[in-house]
Amino acid sequence: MDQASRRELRKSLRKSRRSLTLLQQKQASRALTRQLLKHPQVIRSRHIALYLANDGEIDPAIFAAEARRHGKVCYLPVLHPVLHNRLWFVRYDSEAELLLNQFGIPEPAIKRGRRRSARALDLVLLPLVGFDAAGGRLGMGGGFYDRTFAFKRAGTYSPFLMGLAHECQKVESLPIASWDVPLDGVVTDRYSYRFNRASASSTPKPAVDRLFIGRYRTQSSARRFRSSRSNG
Ligand SMILES: Nc1nc2c(c(=O)[nH]1)N(C=O)[C@@H](CNc1ccc(C(=O)N[C@@H](CCC(=O)O)C(=O)O)cc1)CN2
Ligand SMILES: Nc1ncnc2c1ncn2[C@@H]1O[C@H](COP(=O)(O)OP(=O)(O)OP(=O)(O)O)[C@@H](O)[C@H]1O
Repeated sequence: MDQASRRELRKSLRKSRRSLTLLQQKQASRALTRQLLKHPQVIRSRHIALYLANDGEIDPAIFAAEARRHGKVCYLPVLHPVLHNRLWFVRYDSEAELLLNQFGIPEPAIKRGRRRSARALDLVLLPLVGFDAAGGRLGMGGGFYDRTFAFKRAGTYSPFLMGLAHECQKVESLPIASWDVPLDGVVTDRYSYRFNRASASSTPKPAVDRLFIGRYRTQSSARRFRSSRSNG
């Protein structure tokens, strides 16, 4: 896929997520929250990055409130003031002072002691424009997440990169660029998808090797996880 068709695809997917009604957005956000709260990767994570929904993105706000009630610490991406197209993560709680960034998206003011490095997050919930069955992600086109999490290509398991999307953002297949950091999973309003650990290999693998494991029953794995924790 060339740059022009990538742009076209981005445009049409953005349009379809923006065309969801307010009611559909609210229902999607509630359904997403239910999926996330029973997800084993969410249950085991304490430091979680998410985002403030923009441009029809599925909204993790209800989840954020629930997560805090469960003792999780939430963070928001902040455009790095110096490093080109990179993100910082700043704590998102009732004390966060929000300012608009250059794209008109609110982000917390950078304050000492409220930042957490990308490597020290347990789970990152990424906004996306499109995703495919191999963990490929099409974003807004700035390469912010790819640059910030480029260290994952060298074989780190953490943080877990989980894309959030409306089911209508799933596409057949996306081309992989050398800089792309594959997602470890995607959660939509309907399903949880999990991809294999190609990102743990030291050399990026072609799409065919990124085996699609598919939908899985988060309920039972969540139960397993809880019982294995209480046993140990
Ligand atoms: N909610 C949310 N927050 C996020 C992201 C995101 O995708 N969603 N980002 C993920 O990377 C970063 C910001 N990246 C963005 C990149 C482009 C545009 C955007 O609207 N571009 C306009 C034109 C931009 C301009 O005015 O210069 C456009 O394409 O229409 C928005 C966010 C960090 N925060
Ligand atoms: N690790 C990196 N090092 C250098 N350049 C990079 C890196 N990652 C991405 N880029 C550059 O960023 C540009 C945008 O990348 P891409 O179209 O994949 O963004 P995206 O994943 O859709 O956006 P985002 O992550 O911001 O939502 C590309 O042209 C690429 O050259």
